[in-house]
Amino acid sequence: MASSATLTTTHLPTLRTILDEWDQKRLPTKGFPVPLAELQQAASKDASKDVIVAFRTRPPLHNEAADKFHADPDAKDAPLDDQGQLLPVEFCAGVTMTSAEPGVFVAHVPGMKWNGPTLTHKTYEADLAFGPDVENEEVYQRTVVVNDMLSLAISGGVGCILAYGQTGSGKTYTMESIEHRVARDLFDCARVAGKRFLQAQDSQHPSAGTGDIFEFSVTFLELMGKHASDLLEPTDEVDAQGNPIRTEIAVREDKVGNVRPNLITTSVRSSAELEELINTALSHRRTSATLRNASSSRSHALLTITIKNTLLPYADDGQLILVDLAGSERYEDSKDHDKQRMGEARDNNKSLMNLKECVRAKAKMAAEDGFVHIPWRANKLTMLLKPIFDIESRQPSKAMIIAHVSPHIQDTVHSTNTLSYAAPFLTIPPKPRGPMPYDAADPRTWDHTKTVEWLTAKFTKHAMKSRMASYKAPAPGSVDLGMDVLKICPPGSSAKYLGNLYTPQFVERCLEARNSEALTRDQIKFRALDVIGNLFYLILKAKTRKRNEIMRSRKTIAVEDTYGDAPRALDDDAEIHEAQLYFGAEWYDTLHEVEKRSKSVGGNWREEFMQARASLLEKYRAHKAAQTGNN
Ligand SMILES: Nc1ncnc2c1ncn2[C@@H]1O[C@H](COP(=O)(O)OP(=O)(O)OP(=O)(O)O)[C@@H](O)[C@H]1O
Repeated sequence: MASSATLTTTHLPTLRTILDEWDQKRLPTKGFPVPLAELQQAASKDASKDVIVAFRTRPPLHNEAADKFHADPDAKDAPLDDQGQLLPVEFCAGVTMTSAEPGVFVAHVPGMKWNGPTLTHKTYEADLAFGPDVENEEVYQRTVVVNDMLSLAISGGVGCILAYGQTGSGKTYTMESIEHRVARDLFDCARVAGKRFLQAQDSQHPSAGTGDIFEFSVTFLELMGKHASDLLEPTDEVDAQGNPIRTEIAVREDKVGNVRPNLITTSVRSSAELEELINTALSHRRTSATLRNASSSRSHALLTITIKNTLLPYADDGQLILVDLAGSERYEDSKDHDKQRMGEARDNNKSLMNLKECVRAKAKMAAEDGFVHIPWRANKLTMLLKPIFDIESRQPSKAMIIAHVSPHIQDTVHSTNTLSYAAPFLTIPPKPRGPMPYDAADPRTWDHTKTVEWLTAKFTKHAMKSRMASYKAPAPGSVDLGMDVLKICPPGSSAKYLGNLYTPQFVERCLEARNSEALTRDQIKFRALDVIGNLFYLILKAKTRKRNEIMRSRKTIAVEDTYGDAPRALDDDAEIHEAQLYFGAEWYDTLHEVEKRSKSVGGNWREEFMQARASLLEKYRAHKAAQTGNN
């Protein structure tokens, strides 16, 4: 039987006509509201978004359509020339970008009815969309730069960029370009931040002129199926398929809950050194032939740059995690793989599904400012991304996912799969609500007066401790704090705002608020770190108290309250993951339709949803059984 890509190719002339008609009727494409040249001057982005979603499609490559897709020569309407030979296949678009920001892609899904081929146009939304003509530099500027990902990592936060998509859709092309540009800009950005910090400290530090106060180290991990290895480990050994053999690296939580695989950690001191390291690691990345792309990447590659502020040795290190995900494959693509490769594809797809649950939960949590369980322990990939998923982490974090789709109409089914994977991450910023009711144990509810009181008490405690150490009887109130608390928390500000500052920003503020020689700058730094640590701790405790309440009553909580509209997050079952991949967008569309219809007539939507899911699963089992029978 001809595959759907072959069928699509056979009917290309008709599909192209339908597409042209649609194209003529649609509204003109909306470009970016701010041109690239003016981006630097534009107001910075809404910093409240924790998850940013972008779509990207690439141009068709030279002769790609002709080489990759073939019509069915036996079909009665096969496109033939005068000699009866099949005509070479020409490119036909499978996706159209209709708006750049907010991003909108329309996927053109071919179908077949009794009276001939049809085309359905499905719309998907994201924060940003990049069409085939957009250069890598613009993608980098509008994603990494505009969203301040480098500053976030330099300030002790965690920034994570993920490239997702079908094999051959352009993930590596995007990710490598981002890695090289990060190498180009990171050190300049750090020097600017370092100089600012030293200015606040007003010190005679030897680095005052250069701002060189950060240390950078790099690791590069590859996760292939369940097997993690170190891409920086040199090796000459290869297996039967010619793949390099590297030591297996354990991925697990240590006693204090950190996930720190034992990888080669290389210090880098300049753009050139970072660039060289990236090139070495990339050349080590394994590839293997699949049906889609002769040199496709079968693994997730995680480049982690850790940034230490040497003047704040107790503060958390910042991290930038750049992830080139393995190609998402549908069952059809992996059926020619050997057993080992099939297993890897299954594990990769499972990890991608788990990643989806985690990103979606993170996006939902940020949008609602409440607690949502993030199942990051379920998989090695998400364990490695713990810093962005662990709600107990004190570090601010941001995740960006760039979903890539092929430009060809023959790949539209894959494309809808990819777009419906990423589109649910798009969240609307939280609706403005009234202030949270006052809770003495939750700093997020404190007003300015209460915050100043608390800060004064904390700094007084420190001052009294050091006076006691020098045998001078302290009297609260008469203690010189060495800094002006109202400068740390000026009118209009409150603990909630301070809790959103990066640790170095809070320390900078305290250094600027110094108003007497009674304290050295190092003493201020130490106290500031302790006080902001205390504040973060109280906020975290307040958040986790809410979590514990939810966890305790979990049995009575409908799943949709914590995960979204439908009970999909409990899909830990491997078979369901496989079925989701097999059906692609159809899985979500069908279930969404059932839910919508049932809700509109006041039915028991949960029951109907589960029934619909069970019947999809049955269909998948039948398909699998048929495949096994055929083999
Ligand atoms: N925006 C683009 N402009 C021009 N060429 C591109 C673009 N994106 C990708 N390509 C080209 O398309 C081909 C496939 O891209 P790439 O290897 O990045 O895909 P991939 O999604 O990483 O695939 P895999 O999962 O197999 O690694 C490459 O030859 C790449 O150079």
